[in-house]
Formats: sequence, structure tokens, C-alpha cells
Amino acid sequence: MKELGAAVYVAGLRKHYGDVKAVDGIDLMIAPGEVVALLGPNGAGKSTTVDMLIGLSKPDVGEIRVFGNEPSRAVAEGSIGAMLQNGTLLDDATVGETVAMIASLHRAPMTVSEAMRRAGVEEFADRRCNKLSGGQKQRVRFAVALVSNPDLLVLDEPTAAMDVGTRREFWASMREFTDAGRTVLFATHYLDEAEEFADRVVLMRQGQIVADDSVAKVRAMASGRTISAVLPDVPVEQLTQLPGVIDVARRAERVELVCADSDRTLRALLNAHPHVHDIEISAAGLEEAFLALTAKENS
Ligand SMILES: Nc1ncnc2c1ncn2[C@@H]1O[C@H](COP(=O)(O)OP(=O)(O)OP(=O)(O)O)[C@@H](O)[C@H]1O
Repeated sequence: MKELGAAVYVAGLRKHYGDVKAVDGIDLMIAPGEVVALLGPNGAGKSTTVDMLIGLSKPDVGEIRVFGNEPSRAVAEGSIGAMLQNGTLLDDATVGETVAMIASLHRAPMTVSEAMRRAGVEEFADRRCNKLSGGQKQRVRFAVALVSNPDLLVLDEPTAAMDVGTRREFWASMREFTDAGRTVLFATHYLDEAEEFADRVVLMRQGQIVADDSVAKVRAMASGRTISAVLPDVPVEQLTQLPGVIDVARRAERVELVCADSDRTLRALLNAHPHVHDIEISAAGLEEAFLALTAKENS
């Protein structure tokens, strides 16, 4: 079966908290070796999804497989490494002791020194975790996630507390990890970060996946416009060929064209189909979400 070969297979996943539809029916398949950004504004459902993927909470409904296994099994086998936003670190243990302790729980760990080197924590290996800055703690969490030598890394806003330099080092280290063919899923607010690092963007809003595509395509959708018009007799495939068009949907007599360049598309549309009428142009539906998403980082 297809899902057996997938790094991540999610079908019909749902998690509600009372009236809050934190995750509301998502399907997702990630192939081994893919680097996927889970993008969305505050409260979109990213953390809830990540928690279920790594077995920290159970879905109300739906199926999750990680390399063909239940999440808890994949975690126990060391095939998932996770880095959570506020993952607890033992205050009184040093960084080196913390990483070594986690390594001892796994069957085929990376060496402690290798994990510490990759995460850039060697220079404060002897410091206690409660004496670290927010960004340093994040790097220790990264070392902890790496040391099990996982095939899949799941990261929830990994760079949230990092300054620009640390962030750059972090992504360089991640690249070392993905160049070896490992799979990564990371949640972020930042389209820029997704663009630089991910192969693919899964955009969530209000518990649902509203886009799942290459970064370039999602960016175009976010900044583009939608042309809606009455055009009953032209096949969708033909409209997709018009210049500046990213996507086309038909609802009865009306077609909706998501455009990267609506001026160009409109000229071509009128030229090719002069009988088109009742034309409306609007900002693409994702724009609102992206206002939050693309909010510039402070740094
Ligand atoms: N344990 C919980 N009890 C009640 N509501 C919850 C719980 N966990 C999450 N929620 C709600 O579910 C929704 C989705 O939250 P989630 O943390 O998954 O979003 P997110 O996309 O990770 O947001 P952020 O970017 O702010 O971390 C939010 O409305 C949140 O308040």
C-alpha cells in the first residue's frame, strides 16, 4: 500500500477541544527525503498536528502512520526526533549530561559529541540547562532531537527564540541532516523561512490545509488575485494554459482563476474568449492568512 512507503501518512485527522476545531480533517502524505514546512498563523492547528504526529496526543478521528507505524512505536524505535517549542529540559543536568541521557534511551544513537557538534552546543556542554538563554535552550533541544539519529525530524517553530546568527547556523546544520536524505517537517510562521529551506509548503488555517504546494506556487497564490467570471463552455484545462494563471476551478457556469499576474491573465482571457462576462477580480483568499504569515521578523 502507498502509505507504507511514506515517511508520514495522515488521513482524516481531527482533534477538537470543545468548540475549538484545532485540527479539522486533514490529509497529508510526506515522502522520505522531503523537507516540508507547515505554515500557518497563530492558532491554525500546527502544534496540535505536530503533537499527534509524535504521539503526544491522540486524534479524535483519523489515521497517522510514520514509516508505516503508529507514532508511539516510531518514537520508541527512534525513527522520529522531535523538537518542541517548550520541550522540558532538566534544570540541574548539564547540556552534555542531557544529550547523553537521551542517547542512552535509544538503540542506535548518533554519538553524543556528533549531536552536540551539529547542534552547536559544544561550547556550553558543561553548563546547566537552567543557566542557558532561550536560543541556547533551543539548540539543546535540537541536539536532543538529533541524537536518536532519526529518519524523520519534526520541529515546532524551531527558530522562535534564536537570533539571526544562530538561526543561520541552525539551518546550515539542518541542511547537513537533509542532505543525508532524511525527512523533515517543521512548523513556522515565516514564509521566508519556508522559502529558504523547504521543498514544499503545507499551509494551515483554522484547522484545515488550505494549500499544499511548492513554495513558489504558494507564494504566488498569496500575493496574487482571483478572477471570477461567467464562462460556461470552456474547459478548465484550456483556461489553465492562459498566461499568469496558477490554478482554475469551475463552479457551475462560473470559473475562478487564481492568478500570479491578473492583468496579463485578464487581457488574454478577453482576447481568447470575448463572450466572457460578469467579471470580478478579488484578492486571493489566502491573503488574509498571509498578512499574519508574512509579518516580518523583528530581527
Ligand atoms: N489543550 C488544548 N485545550 C484547548 N484548546 C486548545 C488546546 N491546544 C490547542 N488548543 C486550541 O486549538 C487551536 C489550535 O492551536 P495550535 O496550538 O495547534 O495552533 P498553532 O498553529 O500551533 O498556533 P501557534 O502558531 O500560535 O503555535 C487554538 O485555537 C488553540 O487555542
